[in-house]
Amino acid sequence: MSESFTAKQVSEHNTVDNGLYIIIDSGVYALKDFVDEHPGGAKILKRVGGKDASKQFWKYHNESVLKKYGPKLKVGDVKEEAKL
Ligand code: HEM
Repeated sequence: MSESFTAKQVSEHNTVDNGLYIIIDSGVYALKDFVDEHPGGAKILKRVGGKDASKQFWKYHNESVLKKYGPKLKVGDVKEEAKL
């Protein structure tokens, strides 16, 4: 599934109840069902809900994490003109 989102639309999914979307690079990931299994903890993910977390993501993970979990968690991309 690949939908197009504006950054504003992503920002509206900022809690577990509404999907907990985060942006990594230009991809949009829905972490609602992943928060409780995140090895780095749920709290840190909830803190970046609705936001661009690329900087934080690349600080703690490498490409292999995105390769493994991306297909399961990715729901779309941020529209070009909406990039922050
Ligand atoms: C698609 C989103 C994410 C996925 C699939 C994911 C997955 C993982 C995985 C598999 C690990 C275990 C360590 C490893 O295998 O490298 C981990 C650890 C961690 N993650 Fe994430 N993560 C995501 C987003 C984030 C974000 C946005 C943050 C910060 C805001 C974060 C912070 C951390 C931290 C602090 C650790 C622990 C690192 C350590 O113990 O050295 N993660 N994550």
